[in-house]
Amino acid sequence: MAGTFCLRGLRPDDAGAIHAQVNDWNVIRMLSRLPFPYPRDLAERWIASTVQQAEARTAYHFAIENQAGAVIGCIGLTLSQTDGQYRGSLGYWIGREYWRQGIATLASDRLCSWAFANLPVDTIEASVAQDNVASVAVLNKLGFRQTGAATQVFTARGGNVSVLLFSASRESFDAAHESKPPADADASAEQTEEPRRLVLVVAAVLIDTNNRILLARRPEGKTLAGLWEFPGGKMEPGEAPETSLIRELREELGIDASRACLAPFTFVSHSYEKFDLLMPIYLCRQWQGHPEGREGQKLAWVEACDLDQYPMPPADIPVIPFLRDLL
Ligand SMILES: Nc1nc2c([nH]c(=O)n2[C@@H]2O[C@H](COP(=O)(O)OP(=O)(O)OP(=O)(O)O)[C@@H](O)[C@H]2O)c(=O)[nH]1
Repeated sequence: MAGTFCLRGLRPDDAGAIHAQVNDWNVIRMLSRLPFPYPRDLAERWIASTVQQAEARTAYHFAIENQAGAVIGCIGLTLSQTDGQYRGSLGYWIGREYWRQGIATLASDRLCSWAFANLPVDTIEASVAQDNVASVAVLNKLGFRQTGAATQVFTARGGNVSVLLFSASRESFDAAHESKPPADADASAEQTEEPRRLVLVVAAVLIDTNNRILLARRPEGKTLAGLWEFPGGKMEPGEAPETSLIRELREELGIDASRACLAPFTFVSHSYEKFDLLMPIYLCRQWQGHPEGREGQKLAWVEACDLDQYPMPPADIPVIPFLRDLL
């Protein structure tokens, strides 16, 4: 069992624990850039560099700490941007004593969820030595898919090693989480084909006196976390769309809108992997109160011409030109 652990920033006094665990042939042979033997001062310099990278927002490295306060591994994500596409590159190691407890899966899951929700990242990649069967299994479980193969210099092994290249999009990561069977699922239950669901969601384009639109960023833990959407939510059975929207705006943003201020604008219809979304969208220029993210979501007031700088759920993209025309 993996037990409880946390991810935290690296500290200079972690150098001893890191050195002791990485300076192990079985760990280091799976890491491409590290020499063997691994000198202690390299751990110190690496820790210092992780602090600088986090300040520059180019990479985020964490110590994996167990319940007893011991560092049992490290995990990190390095960011890059090409052609407007943001990518993260995932890397980790776990001390040999802590292998086969599911820690790499849990830590990678935690880091990827956080990254998709909070960093400008649309895709996370990883390259794994072909003989690193455990890491291949970790990535497959988390919704990564193999995209190719290459060779890479592994310093400790003294030359080129065949590696497998993996990549996860926000959608494949979400889908892997949604398809997990419940813990008490009856394995012997007859397999039945699930019918497609129609999900009714109602949303508002809130427009302020400067003609800016309010977007809310889907928080970590939700599907499509990190994407910017119009405030709103699922309609409950028997609820009128306007009633749902008034309720959602109060719950999510702490504002009061009246029925008379909700003007039907358009709707979106989109087929997601697991369901069909039908979403009426209302315009609203008047409400009581000051919108704040009551569910931990970040908010942004955005000019219509800047909407494409905020990654949105695919269902929302066709609405952008209508808003540009309107505002
Ligand atoms: N509120 C809102 N939801 C949207 C927008 N675009 C879009 O695809 N959706 C989808 O509509 C659903 C909204 O459900 P919700 O807001 O009640 O979200 P939720 O907490 O139930 O999310 P979850 O069921 O994915 O965890 C989500 O699947 C979301 O991805 C949008 O602009 N606003």
